[in-house]
Amino acid sequence: MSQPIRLAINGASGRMGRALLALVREDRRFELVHAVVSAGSERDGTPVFEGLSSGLRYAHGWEAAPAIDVIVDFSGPDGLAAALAHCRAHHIALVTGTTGLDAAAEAGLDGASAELPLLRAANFSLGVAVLTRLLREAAASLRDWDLEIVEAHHGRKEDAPSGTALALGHAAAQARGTTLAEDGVYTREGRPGARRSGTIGFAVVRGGDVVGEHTALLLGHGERVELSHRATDRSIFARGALEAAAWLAGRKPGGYSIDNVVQERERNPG
Ligand SMILES: NC(=O)C1=CN([C@@H]2O[C@H](COP(=O)(O)OP(=O)(O)OC[C@H]3O[C@@H](n4cnc5c(N)ncnc54)[C@H](OP(=O)(O)O)[C@@H]3O)[C@@H](O)[C@H]2O)C=CC1
Ligand SMILES: O=C(O)C1=N[C@H](C(=O)O)C[C@H](O)C1
Repeated sequence: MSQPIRLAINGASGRMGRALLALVREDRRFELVHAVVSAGSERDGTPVFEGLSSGLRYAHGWEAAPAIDVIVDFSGPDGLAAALAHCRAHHIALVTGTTGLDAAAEAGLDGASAELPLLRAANFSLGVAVLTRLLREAAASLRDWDLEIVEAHHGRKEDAPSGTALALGHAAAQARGTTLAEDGVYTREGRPGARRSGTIGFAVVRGGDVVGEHTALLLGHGERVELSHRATDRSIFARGALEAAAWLAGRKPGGYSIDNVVQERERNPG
């Protein structure tokens, strides 16, 4: 058997970090060599896997990191920036699912993809990959229908609209020959007036322990189409991110997406 992929997890103590650790522990494709938390995290320096002899402990940065093949990041804008700097310095492949980035951080990722293999996805679930394709087709076919995207997440989520909602909006806008910069509508309050035709509206729900729900509403006259996805278990994102990491390891530099992984799986099922 070939050597396992040397994996690091950034944001290892978070909701996604914990879901990743639960899978990696059993996954022989990977050897977990580094698990990063923020400076000041209560996990810093504590064992990653209680009761296992590996001895790996959470670390609060990259200074003492060993050799790594792929970093999987679900942290936040600051955590991602630090991981990206380490990837650039050591030519390490990066898989990131962090959302809510500003334009400068987006540009930094685009620039880095010229130097290293970098795979980004706002949503690592297979269902959302297929939903995006369906929405492209529906948005183009029902070009004159009003389009609204509604998302719901747990109350701890920090960014809005979700990365997935924005990615769905971008896909639909592109299918209609426009952009969200031109036609996205993110707030309605007071008397915003009648809906401008051709816009793409976003609505956000936050609360409880909702894992992630997205619905694209295509609203016609006397009829409507609703395309929905509901995630009920965070492990689907973690599994998708690990598939992406296994796919990305050893690839040439470039910007990749979850579609590359899904399409290859469709070409070579099993
Ligand atoms: N693409 C996808 O499929 C998905 C994307 N996401 C996205 O992933 C991100 C994380 O989500 P989630 O796990 O729910 O969030 P959490 O807040 O639960 O986890 C983030 C973790 O990152 C750690 N962290 C904070 N700053 C740093 C830093 N500078 N370096 C390293 N680690 C840091 C924090 O832990 P501590 O304070 O202990 O260090 C925290 O626990 C969000 O942007 C979310 O939108 C989430 C689910 C799916
Ligand atoms: O923060 C989350 O939880 C999630 N974030 C991603 C997003 O912003 O789209 C993906 C998923 O919906 C869960």
